[in-house]
Amino acid sequence: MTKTRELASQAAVVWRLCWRAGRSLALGQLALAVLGGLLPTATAWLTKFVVDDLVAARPERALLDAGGLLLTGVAAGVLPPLSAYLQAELSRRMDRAMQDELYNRINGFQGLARFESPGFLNDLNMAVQASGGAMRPVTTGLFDAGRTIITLVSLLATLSLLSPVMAALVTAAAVPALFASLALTKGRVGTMARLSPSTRRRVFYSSLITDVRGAKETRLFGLGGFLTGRMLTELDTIQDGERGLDRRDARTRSQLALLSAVVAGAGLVWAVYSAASGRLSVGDVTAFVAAVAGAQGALVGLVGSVAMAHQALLLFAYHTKMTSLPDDLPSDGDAVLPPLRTGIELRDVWFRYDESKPWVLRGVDLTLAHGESLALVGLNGAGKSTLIKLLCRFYDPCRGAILWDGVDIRDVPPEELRRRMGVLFQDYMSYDLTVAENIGVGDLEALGDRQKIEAAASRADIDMAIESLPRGYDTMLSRIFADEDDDQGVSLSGGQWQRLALARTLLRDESDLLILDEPSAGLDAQAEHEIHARLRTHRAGRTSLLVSHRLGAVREADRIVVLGGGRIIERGSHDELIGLDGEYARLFAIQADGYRTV
Ligand SMILES: Nc1ncnc2c1ncn2[C@@H]1O[C@H](COP(=O)(O)OP(=O)(O)OP(=O)(O)O)[C@@H](O)[C@H]1O
Repeated sequence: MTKTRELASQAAVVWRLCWRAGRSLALGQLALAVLGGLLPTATAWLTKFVVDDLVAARPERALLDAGGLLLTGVAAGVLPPLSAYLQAELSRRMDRAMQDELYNRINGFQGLARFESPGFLNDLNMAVQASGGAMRPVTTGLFDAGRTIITLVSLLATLSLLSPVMAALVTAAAVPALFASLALTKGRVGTMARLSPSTRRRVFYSSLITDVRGAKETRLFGLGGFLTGRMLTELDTIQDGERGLDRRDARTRSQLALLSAVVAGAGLVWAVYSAASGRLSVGDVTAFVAAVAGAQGALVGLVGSVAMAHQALLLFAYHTKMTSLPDDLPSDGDAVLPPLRTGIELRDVWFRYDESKPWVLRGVDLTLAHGESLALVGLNGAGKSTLIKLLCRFYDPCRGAILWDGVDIRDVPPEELRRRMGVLFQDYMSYDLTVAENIGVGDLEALGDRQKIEAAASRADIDMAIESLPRGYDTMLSRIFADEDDDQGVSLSGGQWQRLALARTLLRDESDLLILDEPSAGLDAQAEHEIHARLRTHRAGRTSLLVSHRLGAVREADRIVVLGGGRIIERGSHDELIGLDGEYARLFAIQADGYRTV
C-alpha cells in the first residue's frame, strides 16, 4: 500500500512537470484521447446497423450508416499521427524540464565526494535514463489509457447487452495479465539498476576506444583489442540480463495470450449457438465478435499502459532521488564573505577520503598570513593537492577547521568562498572552446571582456602565441568540434595549454587567494623562469600558495612548508630550511646535483 502511495505521489510529480512543460499540448492530447476512445465502439455499432439494415432490406439507412463508417475510418486514420506528434512534442518539453531540474541539482552539489562514489554514480546513471521520453507512459500514456478505458467501457457495455457472462469473463481474464505485467516491469527496472555499473563501464571502455584523448596510448600499447574485449564482456553481461527478462516476458505473454484465445473461442461458440437457436441476429453476432476482440485488445493495451507507466515511475524515482538529495556541503552562515584581511588558518586539520582509507592529513596546523607567499613541498602523495582541495572546500576536514579571517569556511557558502580564489589545479582542464572562452570561463562575468582576457593572457605569457593563431582569441581550440567548413580548429602544445589554464586562473585578478598547484610542470626552462618571474610580480602583496616539485621555483616564497606523512615536518624560509639540513635540504641537494651532473 505504501508502495502504491509512493507511486501515486511520483505520478503526481511527473504530472505537475508535464503540466508546466506544455499545458496546451496536454489538453490537445486529452481531446484526441476522448475522440479516439469512442471510435471503436462507434465502428462496432455502425457495422451492426449496416448489416441489420441490409438483412432487413433498408438500403437507404444502410447507406447512411456506411457514410458514418467512412467518417470513423477517416478519423481512425488521422487521429494517431496527430496524437503521435503531440506526444513527441510533449516528451521533448518534458525532457528539457527534467534535464534542467536534474543538472541544476547536480551543479548544486558543491563537493567532490559524491562524484567519487560508485553508488551515487549508478543512481545518477539511472536518473539520466529517466528522460522525458521515458516518462511518456505516465504523461501521454495516461491519455492513451484514458482512451482505452473509454473504448473498453463502451465495448464492455455493448458486450454485456449481448452476454453479461462474457463481459465478466473477458474482464476477469485481464486481472492475471495486470499482475504479471507489473511484476515484469518491476523486474525490468531492477535489472536496469543491477546492470548500471556494467552500463557505465561499457561507456567508459567505449569512450577510451573512440575518444581522441585515449587514442595515443590505445595505439601505442595496442590496447584496441583488449579494450574492445572488456567492452564486449560488459555488453554480454548487460545482454544476459536483458535476455533473461525477454524470456520471462515472452513466457508470461504467451500464457496470457492463450488465456485470451480460450475466452474468445468459448464466446464465439456461444454466439454461433445462440444465433442458430434464434436468440441473436446475424448483426448481433458481428457486433459480439467485434466487441470481444475489441475489449480484449483494449484490455491488453490498458494492462500494457499501466505496466509501462509503472516502469516509468520506478525509473522516475531515481530522478526524484537525485533531485531531492540534500546539499552535500551545507553551510548556514552569512552569504557574503568579506575580503581577506588577516589570513587563513588550518587548525589541527585531519582528513581522509573515506573511513576505510588511511589518513592523508594528520593534524595540520598552518597559517597563511594575508599578503604572504607560501610554498608547499613534499614527496608524491604527501597530501599537497588534498590540502588545496580542502581550502577550496571540495571536502570538509574530518577533524579540525579551516578559518578565513577567523570564520570557519563551513559557515560560508562554497560558491562565495570560491569567488574569492584563483586556483590552478595540477590536472587543469583543456576545453574544446575558443581561446577567449578557455580563458573567460575563469570568470564568467569577464567572458565578453576582451581587454581583461588579453591582460590575463599577457600575465600568463601566452599572449604572443595566441596572436599568431589563425583567428587569434577566436581560434577554436579543438580538432573535434571545429567548424567543418573553415577547418580553423587547432590544438596547442602541452605547455601552451598550461599557460592558457594559468591565464584562466589569473583572470580573477582581484581574488584574495591565489593557489597554484604545479603551475610550470609542462614548461621549458626558459618559460618556467619567465613565468615565475611574472608570477612573483603578480603575487607580490597578494596571499598565495604555491605547490611545486621544482624547488628552484619555490625558494623565493616568503615561507616554505614541507609536508610529510600527513604532517608539517619543516617550515621556514629557503635559507632557514637549507640551514636546518633536513628533508627540504635533502630534496634541494638532489635536484641541484641533478642539474650539476647534466
Ligand atoms: N579522490 C581521492 N580519493 C581517495 N584517495 C585520494 C584521492 N585523491 C588523493 N588520494 C590519496 O591521498 C593521498 C595524497 O594525495 P595528494 O594528491 O594530495 O598528494 P600530493 O602531495 O598532491 O601528490 P603529488 O605530488 O603526486 O601531486 C594519496 O595517497 C592519494 O592516493
